[in-house]
Amino acid sequence: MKTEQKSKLPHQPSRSNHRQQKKRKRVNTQGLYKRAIKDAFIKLNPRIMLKNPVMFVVWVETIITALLTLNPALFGTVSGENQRLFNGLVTIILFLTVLFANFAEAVAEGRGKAQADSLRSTKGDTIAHRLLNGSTEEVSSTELRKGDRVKVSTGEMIPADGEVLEGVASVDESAITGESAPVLKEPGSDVASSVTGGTKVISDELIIKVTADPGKGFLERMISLVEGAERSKTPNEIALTVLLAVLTQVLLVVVATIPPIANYVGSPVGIVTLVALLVALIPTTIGGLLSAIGIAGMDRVAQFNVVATSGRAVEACGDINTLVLDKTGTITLGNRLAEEFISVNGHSQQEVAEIALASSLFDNTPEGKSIVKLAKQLGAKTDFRETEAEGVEFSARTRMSGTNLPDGSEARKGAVDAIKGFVRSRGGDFKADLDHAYEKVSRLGGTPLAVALNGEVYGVIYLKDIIKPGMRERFDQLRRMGVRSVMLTGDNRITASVIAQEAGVDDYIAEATPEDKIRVIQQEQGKGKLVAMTGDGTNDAPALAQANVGLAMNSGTQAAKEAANMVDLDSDPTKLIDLVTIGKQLLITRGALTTFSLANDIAKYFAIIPAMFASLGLGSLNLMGLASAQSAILSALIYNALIIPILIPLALTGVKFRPLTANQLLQRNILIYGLGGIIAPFIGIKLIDWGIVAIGLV
Ligand SMILES: Nc1ncnc2c1ncn2[C@@H]1O[C@H](COP(=O)(O)OP(=O)(O)OP(=O)(O)O)[C@@H](O)[C@H]1O
Ligand SMILES: [K+]
Ligand SMILES: [Mg+2]
Repeated sequence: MKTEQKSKLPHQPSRSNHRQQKKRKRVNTQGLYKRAIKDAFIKLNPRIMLKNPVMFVVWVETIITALLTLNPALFGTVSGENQRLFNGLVTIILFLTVLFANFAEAVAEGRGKAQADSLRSTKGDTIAHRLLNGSTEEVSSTELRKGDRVKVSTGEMIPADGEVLEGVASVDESAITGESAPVLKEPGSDVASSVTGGTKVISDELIIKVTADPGKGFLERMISLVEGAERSKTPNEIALTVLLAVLTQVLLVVVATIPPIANYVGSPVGIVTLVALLVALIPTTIGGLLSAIGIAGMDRVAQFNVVATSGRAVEACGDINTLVLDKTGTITLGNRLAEEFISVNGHSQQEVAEIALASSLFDNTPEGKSIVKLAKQLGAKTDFRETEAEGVEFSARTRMSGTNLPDGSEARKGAVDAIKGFVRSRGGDFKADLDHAYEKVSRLGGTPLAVALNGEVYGVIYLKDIIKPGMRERFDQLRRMGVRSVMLTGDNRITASVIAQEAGVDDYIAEATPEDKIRVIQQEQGKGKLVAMTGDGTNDAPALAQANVGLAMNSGTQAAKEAANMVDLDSDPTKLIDLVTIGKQLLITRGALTTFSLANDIAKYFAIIPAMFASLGLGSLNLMGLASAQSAILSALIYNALIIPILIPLALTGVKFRPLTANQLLQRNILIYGLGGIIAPFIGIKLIDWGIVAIGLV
């Protein structure tokens, strides 16, 4: 739960992140399209096509019309003069429809593949210096196993994921995070000690314990993720695919009932016309774009420098009802620095500074270091030998830290009620001025730490923290999307309420222990809510696993990263807010294009049916006034094919997103994509019909 890295990593405003990402993600678009065209052909393999039932039907029909082009009388149909040309044109258009759909998916996958290639190029085999009781041996990084110890010196690549055992060094993690500023790594602290294979030591030397077997490291996992190897359909996507397949079957039956009726009324229809009708009616637009929409959603997350372990995780972001955030480092800047020592109980400020210093000598947290700094500035010194003293580490459970001095005294600092408990247990007591100081600091939104030596309280340290700019707007935005925010903090009630009020979260829980985090998540889930949370510590891991969306910080511990289903490479916990937006946008894009696709098909029906029965003198049904039966069918099919590539950009970037509730969004979508979907084909098909007549195609 401690957020040590924050004082070490330069604070990265998200604007510069975006610039960074742009630079890193700029892929050769020409190469990307070339590759996508090639992949579109590879995807014609029937076994791959089967995964997409709607397009599979189109593919089968393409083969049927191709056969009918070669031999128009294959199924005994009577053929007109132009039958072969017409059949050939239909075949080409259907083939292009399939190809466009494959292309959409291939383009969506392309960025991930390019990114995977560049990640792979950073990997390669490296020579590792493995330590074996005193001596070192050179081995290939692929021979390393969990538990091995290796030495990595300046300029060398870290050969595997691991924990720092010894040494302090700066590491260039840009291969993974895209961030060029080096990161300080050192042993001990929960988060600064984890290193990733493929990153580079740029100064000094580290001794590392390997924590991942070869091929199982973070970089390899990332490669297979961005490449889509582990991409499986999400539950929503499966549901929609099934729905589209059922709809296709129903329409197949409907179209199959046409020939007997047509024969009965004395206006027989050819097979190619029926095929055309079926293709026009089945939801080819959404069928062709569905998987691209999902892949693009994951890619948008990747562009935010977040690695998602599955499309399911990205989608889950869009369904989140409750967002659980911690205070320090997420809502506030997190570099809580000692601002002031307030003396109580008749002590002097100098005395408070001295006990504060003594209690912080072994405290490696940013808070601890800043206390040492302020105390020394005030001229505080210790009068014992540090080597003979013993540190008592901070833990989120005890909410205290300190030092056992050589003479047997105990210097402690920590949350005020924790210190009160400590003082009482040592037979001491405290006066009202402790509570005054505590309240004064808390009302400023600061964290008060009481300082005590044995049974006596000396004063209060004011740790100042600042709410990140723009938090209120972000929580407002979330509220408009129907997402409730809950702040969980180990800090006291007053501080928590002040920060909660100022930041504009909906609810807060103060004095929370690590167990409380997981309990809050379970409670929310018990009410049927989907919960997201961020965290970085090992003690966050259970809660990250329990949450529907767990976002771990890349700077966090291995345990946290493994438990979470997303890892933020920039270690910016507020990104969860952006992820909710991306997830919602993904769901909305899918909904909008489904609406558009179905609405389109209704319009196409009006183009083809009148044309089919033109010989019956149903001219009045020919609402669009299309030139001929054949041109009507070709126009509808050309429109049907072209709409797929036209909508690829929208499928990839997502529909424009506004923070509205689900209901408002639904209304808006039905209006734009439903109504637009009915009107667009009338215009499009009419224009194409004109064109066909103009060039005298049929
Ligand atoms: N280095 C430290 N030494 C002693 N006490 C500390 C130290 N750091 C924090 N504390 C006290 O322990 C409490 C709990 O810390 P913890 O990290 O669990 O929560 P937090 O950082 O205050 O809040 P959040 O959970 O929002 O990050 C703090 O509110 C503070 O009172
Ligand atoms: K269609
Ligand atoms: Mg904390």
